[in-house]
Amino acid sequence: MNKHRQNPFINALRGIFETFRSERNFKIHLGCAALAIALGIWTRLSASDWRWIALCITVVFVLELLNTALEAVVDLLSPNYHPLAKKAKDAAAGAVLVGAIFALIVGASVFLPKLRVYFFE
Ligand SMILES: Nc1ncnc2c1ncn2[C@@H]1O[C@H](COP(=O)(O)OP(=O)(O)OP(=O)(O)O)[C@@H](O)[C@H]1O
Repeated sequence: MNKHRQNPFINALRGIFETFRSERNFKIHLGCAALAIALGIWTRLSASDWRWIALCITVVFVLELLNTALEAVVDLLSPNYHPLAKKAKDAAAGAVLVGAIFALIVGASVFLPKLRVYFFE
């Protein structure tokens, strides 16, 4: 296939779609993002809170895509067990976990006060 004829934008969209199709965690994170957006609309978030939620969603998706890319490269280069392959995959999974914890903390600090007012006051 002629590399120069490929549209980089289409390739990028294919990468996102393929990751969604093959990675269970990506689907879970997409579900969480949809829930956060629905909650944000329902609780009428301020513009500044929306920026925090958008940052969290973006960070988690970007890390998940990079993790998937790294996993594919490691599988290509090291189909058999290798301690360096383990180190690379574990570190990439750790990056996703750090991003997800960040998103959880920010999400809780944005939504919990609003939900408390709605349900208990
Ligand atoms: N080639 C390898 N050599 C050594 N350890 C590996 C190798 N491949 C995977 N592992 C270990 O198995 C774990 C799971 O790897 P796997 O490729 O199944 O990713 P995963 O957990 O399915 O990630 P995800 O759910 O994001 O797809 C890695 O974190 C790593 O500890």
